[in-house]
Amino acid sequence: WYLKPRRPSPPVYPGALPIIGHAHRMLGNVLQLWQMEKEVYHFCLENGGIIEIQLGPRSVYVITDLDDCLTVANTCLDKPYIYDFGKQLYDRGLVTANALIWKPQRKLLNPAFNQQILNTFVQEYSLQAKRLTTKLTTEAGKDRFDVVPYLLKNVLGSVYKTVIGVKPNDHEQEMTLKHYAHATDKFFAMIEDRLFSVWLHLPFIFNMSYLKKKQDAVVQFLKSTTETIIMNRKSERKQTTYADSVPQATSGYKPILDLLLDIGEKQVFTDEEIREQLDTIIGAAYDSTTRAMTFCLILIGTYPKVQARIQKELQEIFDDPDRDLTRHDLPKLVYLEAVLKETLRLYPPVPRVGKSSESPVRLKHYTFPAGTTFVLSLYGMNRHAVWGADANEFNPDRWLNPDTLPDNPNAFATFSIGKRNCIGKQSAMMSMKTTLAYILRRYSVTGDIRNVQCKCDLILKQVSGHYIGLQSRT
Ligand code: HEM
Repeated sequence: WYLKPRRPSPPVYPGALPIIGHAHRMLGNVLQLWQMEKEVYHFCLENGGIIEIQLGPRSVYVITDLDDCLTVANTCLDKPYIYDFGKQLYDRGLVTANALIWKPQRKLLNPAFNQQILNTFVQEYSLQAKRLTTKLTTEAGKDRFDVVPYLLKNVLGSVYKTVIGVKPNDHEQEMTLKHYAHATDKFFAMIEDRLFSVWLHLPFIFNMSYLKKKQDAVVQFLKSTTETIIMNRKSERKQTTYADSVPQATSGYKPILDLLLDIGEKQVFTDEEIREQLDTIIGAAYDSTTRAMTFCLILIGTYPKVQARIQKELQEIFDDPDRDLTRHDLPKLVYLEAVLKETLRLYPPVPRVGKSSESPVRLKHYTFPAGTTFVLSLYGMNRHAVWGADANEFNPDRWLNPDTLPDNPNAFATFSIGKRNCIGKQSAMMSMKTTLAYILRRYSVTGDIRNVQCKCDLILKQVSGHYIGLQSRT
């Protein structure tokens, strides 16, 4: 046994203890946890691009090597057990579904996110962004403030309109959705609690816990809210023609709920599946987009020259300061897009994704058996050596010239890579560009990224707000 050749295995991250492995490193406050996670990713980058972490009896392989990440992303379409923590609400939704269920569902959902449909959403993104800039007047000229609640409301407004199709001035539904947003936050916080309490990973302990009781109540509320929305929408569709029932239809867009109900009428989706997909899309969209825009505003506030260039670009595109942004303006916002992408590269809202292998996986230097758990470090890929010596620096200019970008298209991994990447990537970019353009046309931003402390539960976020100040430009 001793002399038998062993299959080569990746280096183990230092600090593993007998029996518990690296589990003791998961103790500490949220700041320490993200710090330690970053250290793991940098260690991986410096030690061949794949390392082993031991969580009690389980081995998890962290990868930053771009080719190995792509192999895993395309061959391991299942998710590890940690994703099951969200299944009580999302179940067959795209993020948590197992590979067999995911494949046909993704095929059906792809058309709902095609460019033509997204183009019809821009008017709504514009409307929401305009409202946001008006609300921000109360903060202009004052000290630094917390922009997150403002952006959150803006993102939720856009998501609810484009995904569910909330009617204008439907205050009752708006209130319900406000409660829905709070409940989603609570649900995420509970998943986070379970994630960092290793003993609660065991279903039989979790099922007896107080956390499970609390989670049941929140999930019940979330499910019933979305079910009622779907039921009401279905009966509206029966009673009226589409154009009569959805006032926004005049602006030319059909909310994703209606697209799913169209598919459902062909008996492909059950109401429960539609509910799971809607809850998933809303959950996946709102915090990631909010936090990305917050990081972007802080960075713009930190670099006055970058801000001046954005404002020059905006002035050239919008000669009339009151003109509304249309979809034709979005491709012209070249520098703003470079700044946004550079923000997303350095501060990816989802810094890692988990993958689980259904069959043996052969990577460049190692082969793994079926059932292996991998973590693709999107944070690490975004700072890989292929980005050059300034990989850790904020340099939006790199996006303006293809020669200064890595040849490997998977080096920018913020929206994940491979077949199971983010379905909402385009809509996220379009809505964020629209919102940032409105804010920066009206305000100058001050901020300092060096003051920002980060934590990471499911999403990478600022620990607290009060990181930016706004001054009116008029
Ligand atoms: C800055 C904003 C966003 C970022 C950084 C982001 C990032 C990601 C990442 C990394 C994944 C893979 C997750 C995993 O495998 O665990 C993902 C999946 C997903 N995202 Fe996004 N996302 C963003 C915005 C959105 C928006 C706006 C929507 C919807 C409108 C959306 C819907 C989804 C869905 C449904 C999935 C699951 C895809 C699948 O497994 O087929 N995301 N996103």
